[in-house]
Amino acid sequence: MNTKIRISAVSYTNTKPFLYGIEHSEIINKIDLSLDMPSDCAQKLIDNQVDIGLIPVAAILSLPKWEIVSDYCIGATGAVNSVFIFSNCEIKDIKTLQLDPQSRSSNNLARVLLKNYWKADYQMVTEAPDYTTSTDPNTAFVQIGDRTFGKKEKHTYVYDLAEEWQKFTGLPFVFAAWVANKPVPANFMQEFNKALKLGLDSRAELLKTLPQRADFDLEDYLMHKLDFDLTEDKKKALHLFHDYIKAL
Ligand SMILES: C=C(O[C@@H]1C=C(C(=O)O)C=C[C@H]1O)C(=O)O
Repeated sequence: MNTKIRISAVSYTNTKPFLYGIEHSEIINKIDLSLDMPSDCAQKLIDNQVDIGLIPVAAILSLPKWEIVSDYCIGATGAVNSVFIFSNCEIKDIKTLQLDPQSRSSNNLARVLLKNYWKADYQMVTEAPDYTTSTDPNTAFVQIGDRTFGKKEKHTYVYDLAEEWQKFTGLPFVFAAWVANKPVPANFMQEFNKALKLGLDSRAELLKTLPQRADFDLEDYLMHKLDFDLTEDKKKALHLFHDYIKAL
């Protein structure tokens, strides 16, 4: 009988500290781990294909039952450097926003900020054939994760969404949290969280194993831009974000 806890985690660099901790702990033998793009982490938890997911917090609103089971998350206090709107014009002048199909949180964050902070009047496109290339002068697109590395210098108008959220609300932001769709034994969660902490504490070791890139500062990203503690302020931000999404 397979009694392993099924877990879906994000397949991006931002999750590598957590994976390092899991792979260097006994817990690896007690779980079935899959790595997925964030939208699939969410869908697997919604469809009950997994018990725990590192899911975009926006997708929590699609779960009938949920519980945040970890004190760690994927968040940022100020700029995160991997969640952007890249635009062909000033953000308040956009007419079209193309969404990132791999995202749930950042697509919604872009919509929340465009409505409440930038007060822009625009159309949203979810299935643009190639959402990252448009020569239209009033089109912008959302992009998240490793695919944004090195792109900041390639676009004229660049908005870091965690930084813009902080300007708007004064709060940090949480993009993804470890969420369960059913009760999970407390001793398992304790052990899992210990593994996550080990990974965060081992980031210097992890960095030695990652290929360096000339166009992106991985060390700054993993040590400073990403902020993995699910603090009270981040929980406050999460609830506020949910309220804004419901009002869209
Ligand atoms: C900081 C990031 O956070 C993420 C953004 C997510 C989203 O927009 O739905 C989900 C998970 C995280 O990977 C990133 O991917 O760059």
